[in-house]
Amino acid sequence: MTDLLTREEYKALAAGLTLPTNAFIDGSYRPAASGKTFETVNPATGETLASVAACGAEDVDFAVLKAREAFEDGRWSKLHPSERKDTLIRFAKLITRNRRELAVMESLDSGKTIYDCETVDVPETIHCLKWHAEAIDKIYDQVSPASDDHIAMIVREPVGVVGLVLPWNFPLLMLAWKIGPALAAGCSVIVKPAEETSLTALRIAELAMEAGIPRGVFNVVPGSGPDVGEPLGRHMDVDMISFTGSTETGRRFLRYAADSNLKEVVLEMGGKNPSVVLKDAENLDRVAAHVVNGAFWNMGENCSASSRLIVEEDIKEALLERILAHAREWTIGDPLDPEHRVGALVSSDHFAKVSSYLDKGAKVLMGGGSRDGAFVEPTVLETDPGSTIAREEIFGPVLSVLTVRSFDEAIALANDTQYGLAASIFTGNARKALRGARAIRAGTVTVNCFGEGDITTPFGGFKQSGFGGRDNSLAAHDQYTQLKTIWLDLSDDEDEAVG
Ligand SMILES: NC(=O)C1=CN([C@@H]2O[C@H](COP(=O)(O)OP(=O)(O)OC[C@H]3O[C@@H](n4cnc5c(N)ncnc54)[C@H](O)[C@@H]3O)[C@@H](O)[C@H]2O)C=CC1
Ligand code: BAL
Repeated sequence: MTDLLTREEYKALAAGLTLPTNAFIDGSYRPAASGKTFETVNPATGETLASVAACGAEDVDFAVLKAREAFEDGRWSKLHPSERKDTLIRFAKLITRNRRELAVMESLDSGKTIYDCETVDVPETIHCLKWHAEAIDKIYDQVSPASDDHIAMIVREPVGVVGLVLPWNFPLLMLAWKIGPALAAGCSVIVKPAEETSLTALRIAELAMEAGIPRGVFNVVPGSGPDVGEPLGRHMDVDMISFTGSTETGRRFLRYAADSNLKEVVLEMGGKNPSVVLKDAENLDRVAAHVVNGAFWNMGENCSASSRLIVEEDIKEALLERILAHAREWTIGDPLDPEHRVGALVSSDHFAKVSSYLDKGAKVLMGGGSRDGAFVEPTVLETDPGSTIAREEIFGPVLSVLTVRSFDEAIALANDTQYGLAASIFTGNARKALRGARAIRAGTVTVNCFGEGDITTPFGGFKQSGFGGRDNSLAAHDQYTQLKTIWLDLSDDEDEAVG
C-alpha cells in the first residue's frame, strides 16, 4: 500500500512543481515551430497551470523524420532485446523515484484524485513498463513445419514509426499501455497527449532520455486533435497509429489511414458497459460495492465504467438500497485531499457535457448535483432502455438503472448497444454465469466482480468499442510487431527444378 501524504503536504509539493511545457523531439525540449502555446488548466480550481507548446504539422513532420532516422539506423530497434529490457527497467525505476511528483502533476492537470494517482495510475504505469520490459527477451520466433528440404522461419519485427494518440482520462497509464509494448518491440514512438493533459507525458519523456532511450525514439508532440492528431494520422511515413479515445475520433483515424498510406490502425474506444445483476446473486452488499466502484471510480471517466445497471426486478429495491449506501461513502472534493474518492471532471467543457445529461428527465435516486470546479456528484438515475441516458456514453459519475424480468431479457438488453467493451454479471448460478459471459458481446466480462483484468490479460472491445488489436498482455506485442516469413532452401540436388 502506498504511503500517502497529507493534503497540506500535497499542496506544498504542487506549489513547488516545475512543469514541462515544450514538445520533446529528438531528445530535447523545443517550442512549437509556430511559437504558439495553449493553456492547460487545473479543472478543480479553474487556474491556469502552464502554457504548453501548441504544435502543428511542421512539428509532426520533424518528429516523424527524427523517429524514422532512429528506427532505420537501429540505435534502438536493432538492440538485443535484453538491452532494451534493461533500459526500460531503468526507465521504470526513474518513474518510481519521481512517483510523487508525477502523481501530483497528474492530479493537478486532470482533476483525478491524488488517492487514485498514488495508488493506481503511477504504480500501474511502473508495473506495465516493467512487465513488457521483462517479457521482451522471452518471446521466441518460430519455425514452421516444413519438409526436410526447407526451413521456414517466422520472425517478429517491430512495426516501425508509430503514433500513439492518447486520451485524458488516464494520461500516464494509457501512455504506459502503449509505450510499454511499442518500445519493448523496438519501435520509435510519437506520443500525442490529449490537449487537456499533456504534462506527465512531457515529463516522462525526459525520464526516458535519462534512462538511456536514444534520442529520436521517444517523442512527445502536444497540441490539438486537428493540429497534431490529424497530421500524424495522415502522415505517409507513420507505420501505425494506436489510439484511445472516442468512437467518433477513432473513425477519423480509419479515414486518415485510408486516405494516406494505409497505416495500421488500432482503436480502443467508448463503452456503455452493463452490470447484470440476476435475482440469484449472492451477497448483495458485495455486489453493490462492485457496481458502485465500477460506475464511480475515476469519476466515471473510464471507457470500461459500468454505467448501466441491469437488475432483475425481484431484487431491485434491496440492491438499490445497498448501492445508495455505498455510493454515499464516495467523498467528493479537492483532488489533492487523499480522503477524497471523487475529484473534478477533466475540463469545464466535459463538465458541461456531463451536466447536460442530468436534467434529461430520468428519476434521480441520488446525486444529480454539480458545483463549481467541474465537480459532479455520484448520481444514480432510474430510466428506460431507450433513453439517451441509458444509450450514450456519458463519461461521468452517472449510473443508469434498468429493470428486467428474466435472464434472457437481461442479456438481450446488455447487448442492445453499439458498444462492446466490458460487462459484468452477478449470479450464484455457475451455468447462468458462463452462459451470460459467453452471450454478452464484450471484450472483457467479469463474473461476480467488476474489473478490467490486469496487465496479463488482453484489453479491448467488440463492435464499435474496438478495432485492430488489444492493449495489455502479450497480445499487445502483436500490435507493435509484424510477422515475416523467411524460407531457406536446404536441398543440395542441383538438378532439381526451381519453382
Ligand atoms: N475510450 C476512452 O478511454 C475515452 C473515451 N472518450 C469519449 O470521448 C468523448 C469526447 O472526449 P474527447 O476528449 O473529445 O475525445 P477524443 O476522442 O476527441 O480525444 C482523444 C484523442 O484524440 C485526439 N483527437 C481529437 N480530435 C481529433 C481529430 N480530429 N484528429 C485526430 N486526433 C484527434 C485528441 O486530441 C486526443 O488526443 C468523452 O466524453 C468520452 O465519451 C474520451 C476519452 C477517452
Ligand atoms: N479503462 C481503462 C482504459 C480507458 O478508459 O481507456
